[in-house]
Amino acid sequence: ALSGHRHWPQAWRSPAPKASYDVVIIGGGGHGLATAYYLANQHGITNVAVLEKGWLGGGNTGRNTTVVRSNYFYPQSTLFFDHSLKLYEKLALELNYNVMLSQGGILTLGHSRHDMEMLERWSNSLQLQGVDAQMLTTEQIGARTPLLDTSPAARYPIWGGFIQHRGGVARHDAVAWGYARAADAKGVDIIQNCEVKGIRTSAKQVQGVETNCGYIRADKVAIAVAGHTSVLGAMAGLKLPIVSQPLQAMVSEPVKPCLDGVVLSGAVHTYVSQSDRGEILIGGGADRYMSYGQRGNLPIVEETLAATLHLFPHLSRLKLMRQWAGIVDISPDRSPVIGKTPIAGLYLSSGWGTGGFKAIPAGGETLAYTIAHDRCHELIEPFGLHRFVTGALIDEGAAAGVAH
Ligand SMILES: Cc1cc2nc3c(=O)[nH]c(=O)nc-3n(C[C@H](O)[C@H](O)[C@H](O)COP(=O)(O)OP(=O)(O)OC[C@H]3O[C@@H](n4cnc5c(N)ncnc54)[C@H](O)[C@@H]3O)c2cc1C
Ligand SMILES: CSCC(=O)[O-]
Repeated sequence: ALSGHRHWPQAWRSPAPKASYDVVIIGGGGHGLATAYYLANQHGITNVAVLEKGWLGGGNTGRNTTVVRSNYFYPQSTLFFDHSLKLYEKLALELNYNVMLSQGGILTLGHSRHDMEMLERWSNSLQLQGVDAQMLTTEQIGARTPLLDTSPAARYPIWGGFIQHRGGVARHDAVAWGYARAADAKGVDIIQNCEVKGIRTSAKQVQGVETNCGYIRADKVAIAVAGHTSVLGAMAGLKLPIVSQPLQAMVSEPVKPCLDGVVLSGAVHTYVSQSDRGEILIGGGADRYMSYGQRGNLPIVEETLAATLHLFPHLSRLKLMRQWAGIVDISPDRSPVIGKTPIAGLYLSSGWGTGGFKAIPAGGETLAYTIAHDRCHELIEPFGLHRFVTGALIDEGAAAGVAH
């Protein structure tokens, strides 16, 4: 320290992969890392490897707009996502890592009588499930978020909205790094730059994975690769009901604090918050074509910014600083696809689409339970692959916040 050279303790080891593990998790994003952490912490299973082809959090977990909430519509979803939000509320303590949870509320706007009827129905459904939700008038919204144009002359007049006060944002990198450091401390091997190239099975039982670091044997393997779910599923001979599309986000130049919480308009198609660094963080709908490119296209940027300025005309003079995209794994009913697969010992965490960051704690905890017991955790039982056979879909497209 005297020489000015500070030695930062390595947050996690970078071991070479062993020849075999009890569990191999493919994907070093939030879901893979959380699953590894809960396997070690709640089930004492530590002979685990997380294999990440790039760097930790380099996928959607490090690219998202950080919204955490549980205001879904169906009880199965609300139960799961509210459990996740409750885990988020204790996460910094659990991981001894500041995940910078900021529950400034998530406000969903209504722009017509029909919008308001649907929002009232949605808000009532949440209250019946014991989840906080409150209808707000235009005046209350104007008082709470003065940056919004609440005048009746607005292009999309705000008729009111509903807020989940416990909703908000968390620091995405910190969630990945917090779980990585805690899992590593429990003995989990986190191996970056290790790409899985094949999944070996025999008689419908998983045997191990081929990687660019060699073959690794394991009787239990979990796929947690978001936008690459179909690619990994195909390696095991599975055709999964997942479509991969780019989802973009963008930030403005930083400005003084002017927006608390998250404002979302499904009708106008944007959701806006302000990062801790002062940038206005904006998200919108997914690009309308399948792609593995983490870029996205200009039309969505134009549409999303136009929608944002209808709601926040004062932002029109800001400069856009950065735009990026991730590859989201979208399921037919916009609900997760998580749990066991038709191959013994092969598990799946996918279908998180545009909204899996808020699900990381509960997704990891429930998948870890499912792997440890080889029995589906009750919270994720409704979200198994079987629903595409039975037809018992859980359509949360409307609660996804933005079209995709
Ligand atoms: C722009 C954008 C905004 C979003 N906003 C929100 C939001 O506000 N709130 C919310 O709840 N959700 C949001 N999401 C969704 C959320 O980010 C994701 O659902 C979530 O992060 C998925 O986590 P994951 O661990 O499954 O995937 P990822 O974080 O993508 O991790 C998967 C990892 O698997 C690795 N991988 C892939 N193939 C291989 C292979 N063959 N071998 C080894 N590793 C491999 C990848 O490199 C990647 O690191 C957003 C997503 C995007 C893109
Ligand atoms: C509105 S997109 C991110 C989310 O699901 O909260």
